[in-house]
Amino acid sequence: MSAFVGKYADELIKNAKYIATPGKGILAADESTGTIGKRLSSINVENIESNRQALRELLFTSPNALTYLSGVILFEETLYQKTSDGKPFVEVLEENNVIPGIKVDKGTVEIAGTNGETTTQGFDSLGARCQQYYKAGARFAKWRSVLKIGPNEPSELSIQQNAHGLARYSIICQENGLVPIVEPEVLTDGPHDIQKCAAVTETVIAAVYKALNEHHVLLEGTLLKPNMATPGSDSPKVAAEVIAQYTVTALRRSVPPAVPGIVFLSGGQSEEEATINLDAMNKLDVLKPWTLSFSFGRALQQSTLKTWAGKKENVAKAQEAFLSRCKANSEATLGKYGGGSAGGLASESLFVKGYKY
Ligand SMILES: O=P(O)(O)OC[C@H]1O[C@](O)(COP(=O)(O)O)[C@@H](O)[C@@H]1O
Repeated sequence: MSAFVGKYADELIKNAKYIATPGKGILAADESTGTIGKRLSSINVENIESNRQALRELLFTSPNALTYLSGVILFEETLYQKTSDGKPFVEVLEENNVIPGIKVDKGTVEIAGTNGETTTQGFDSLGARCQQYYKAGARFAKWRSVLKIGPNEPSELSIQQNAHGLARYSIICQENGLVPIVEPEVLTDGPHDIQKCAAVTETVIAAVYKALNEHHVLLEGTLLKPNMATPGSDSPKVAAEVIAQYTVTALRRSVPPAVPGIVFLSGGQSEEEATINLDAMNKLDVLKPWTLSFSFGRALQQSTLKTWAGKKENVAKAQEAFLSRCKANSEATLGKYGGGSAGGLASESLFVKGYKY
């Protein structure tokens, strides 16, 4: 079994390596129209295209913030949008050495006969869509699989379905020049302890890499976007050092060193929590053959969103909040975050029980 080597191999390896540059990470601004609607309604802003454009413009034109980013994940609508001065967002990102990425999945559907487990859709004309996105400037993609912890979950069926879905998506991306971000998210909902979350995360990721191998995916041209190992949402919290220990152990046991970078999702953690946990992982004194960085959605945008509140006069202040989170997370990728960049807003938990994206 050898990995796929197509015409894009060198480019895939180069771009994946660049995105994993220590000190930089990814802004996940790829909320689908439904998900962004929930974010906007939390600040009483209507979910219409001009408001979605305004939020994305605020983020992408934030002074200095882009120096801490190597990639931004976009939703299809945003890939083709422009600033109010008429400059394509893709150009704004490229000028700042930030690689544009694109969400290519089409959300989840329930797997029949399971206790609410899901598989991810989006294979219809995926290759053709990847080609179009490449032409529009995208160089990486994202596909999110969701698994849950329950008395009998995740089931073997859901682990296998999601692993093979991620592998099939990955190879289609690579055939069309996009670095696939492989995202098997184990949800935090439940009363389980951190040991359980770490064990499930390790098993799920191991199955994902077995499937990537079977589908001939070139690992050097991929990135992994996992959850951190944490106690379930109905269990007492533990220290960042404990989260770091369990998470890095699970990853060391399951992620091959050929993968250049692991970029965490924030999964409802507060902005400050997510940064401190990432920092603790990078402070751990064990061999980590990949960069450990961020691909946060909520944990990069929450205080920015609240500060903005949909008002033009708040844009500059909101951009300061965004800069401060980008800088804090950049420091955390180097294990050099001292803490304290958080105002009250950044410490608010973003977890919503049974949250449907
Ligand atoms: O269901 P959607 O709209 O794809 O949104 C899922 C969101 O979850 C993420 O994968 C991770 O985001 P968080 O860091 O907020 O958990 C984002 O990239 C994405 O915007």
